[in-house]
Amino acid sequence: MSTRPPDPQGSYRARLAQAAYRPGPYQLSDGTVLPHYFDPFLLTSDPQLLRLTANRMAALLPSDTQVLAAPVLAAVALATAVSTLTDLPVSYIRSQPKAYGSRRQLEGADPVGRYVAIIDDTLRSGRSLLHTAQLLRGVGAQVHTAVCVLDRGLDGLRLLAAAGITVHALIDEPILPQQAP
Ligand SMILES: O=P(O)(O)OC[C@H]1O[C@H](OP(=O)(O)OP(=O)(O)O)[C@H](O)[C@@H]1O
Ligand SMILES: O=C(O)c1cc(=O)[nH]c(=O)[nH]1
Repeated sequence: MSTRPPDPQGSYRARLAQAAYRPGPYQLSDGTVLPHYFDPFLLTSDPQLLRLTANRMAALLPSDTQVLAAPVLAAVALATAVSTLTDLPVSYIRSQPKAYGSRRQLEGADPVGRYVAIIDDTLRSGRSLLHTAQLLRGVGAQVHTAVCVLDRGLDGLRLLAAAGITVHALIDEPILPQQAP
């Protein structure tokens, strides 16, 4: 089950709707076209909204978290902002190993043998988070938690739960630009 901090006035939700919703069409990697969408880069490029978001994400982390993990791209800024509040180090996860230089897929903090919480912006099918969790588990990390900004209310929570991962989301559907005050 998803949990989130109290927000009686829905102020965070309204702020996010105002700042980070865009009219579509927006095509997803599976070909789905959204009529409107949440643009996480409008969140992470807004310092106040980023700080507000990072505070709320930090509050949802289990106390045994030792490392944050950030799949590219939008989650990198989110996780780094949470890191500055919690002093937790961050592992950055490329979509592919770098073809030169470090030749690494995982950069930054070493997740091996540590309790890792994945940070991400949007949960839809859950496939991206599951892929990230499998990569981390494959190198020996303990992954039981993810925290995202928006849960689209599709199958993501169920897919991750079946893999032993609890996803906490700051907000879920429905949320539309016209809901902003
Ligand atoms: O639950 P899912 O169906 O997997 O969808 C959600 C994922 O899709 C987006 O990633 P995208 O590849 O667009 O990444 P980016 O814009 O952050 O690079 C988003 O950042 C989530 O990671
Ligand atoms: O559902 C969305 O709004 C959404 C999904 C996604 O994969 N990426 C994005 O920027 N928005």
